Amino acid sequence: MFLVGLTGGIASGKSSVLQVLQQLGCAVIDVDVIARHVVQPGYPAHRRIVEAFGTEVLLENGDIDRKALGDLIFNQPDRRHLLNAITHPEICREMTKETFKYFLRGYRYVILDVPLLFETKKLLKYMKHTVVVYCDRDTQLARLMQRNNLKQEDAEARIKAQLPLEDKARMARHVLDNSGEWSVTKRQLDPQGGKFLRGWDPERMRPVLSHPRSTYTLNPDRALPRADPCLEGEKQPSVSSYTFPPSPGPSLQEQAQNRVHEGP
Ligand SMILES: CC(C)(COP(=O)(O)OP(=O)(O)OC[C@H]1O[C@@H](n2cnc3c(N)ncnc32)[C@H](O)[C@@H]1O)[C@@H](O)C(=O)NCCC(=O)NCCS
Ligand SMILES: Nc1ncnc2c1ncn2[C@@H]1O[C@H](COP(=O)(O)OP(=O)(O)OP(=O)(O)O)[C@@H](O)[C@H]1O
Repeated sequence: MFLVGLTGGIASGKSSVLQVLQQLGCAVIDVDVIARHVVQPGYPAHRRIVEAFGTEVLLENGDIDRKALGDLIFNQPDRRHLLNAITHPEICREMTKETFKYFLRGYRYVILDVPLLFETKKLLKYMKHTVVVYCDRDTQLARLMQRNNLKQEDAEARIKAQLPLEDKARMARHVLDNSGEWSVTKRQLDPQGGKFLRGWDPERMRPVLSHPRSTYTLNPDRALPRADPCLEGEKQPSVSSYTFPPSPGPSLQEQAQNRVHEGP
């Protein structure tokens, strides 16, 4: 199995791109969704956030007040590092579980939207490809202010909390420019002729089963096809026509993204 690290700057368009990839049938994991999941009341990270930041970062119903916590951490690097130290190990554990679920379902590629991929660097060594969703600084600022209803100085603080997007674009293997109209970006993801990745064909990112042929020699009628683990390889039959392994149901990502995301 191969991992594709999708990253970018705040509000550069990662989630919008990820949603299209999901609609095309790719296995996707949005780390921001996981980050929201692991700080729910009752989870260890929730308790540790309250211990570290006090009850002023809680809403009346006990949920984390994301606006209040964001205002604190985006303006104070030491508090941001503290929040990262609390949440990142939990996020990483959950992300590994979600990736493994896709592995069990026969996917050869999983696309991970990791906003801080180049800041933390920890996951870089596991990525077969890295893709930066880029947009120019003015566009990023305008989209962030509009989406989050932020004043310019607050939006600038959020942008400054990350590496400059130009630097990330230099570090990535592929860059998807999302500075212009959404239709232009979407064209780059088109299954026919889109330039998202070299040899881009979402069909090849769909599941196949990879089992040694010998496992099934007792009953040749039930033999499963062997996987070709390469993007440029032959197309494989879909996993949906086989009964093993059983599907563990929709992933955390699928449940969350079906519920919340509406696209640009
Ligand atoms: C600070 C929080 C409460 C703000 O919540 P909010 O709902 O306003 O934003 P959301 O979670 O949707 O994040 C939006 C974007 O902010 C940026 N961002 C989030 N956390 C950080 C951080 N610690 N450092 C730099 N940028 C960050 C990312 O680009 C992310 O995509 C939240 O982002 C959080 O809990 N962050 C810590 C976990 C984390 O590092 N998440 C990023 C992915 S690992
Ligand atoms: N090409 C585009 N044209 C116009 N609006 C866009 C375009 N791409 C994204 N947007 C809008 O910009 C905002 C940011 O996009 P999106 O949420 O996908 O970014 P993101 O990188 O996932 O953000 P974050 O880092 O905060 O999670 C959203 O309101 C989205 O609808």
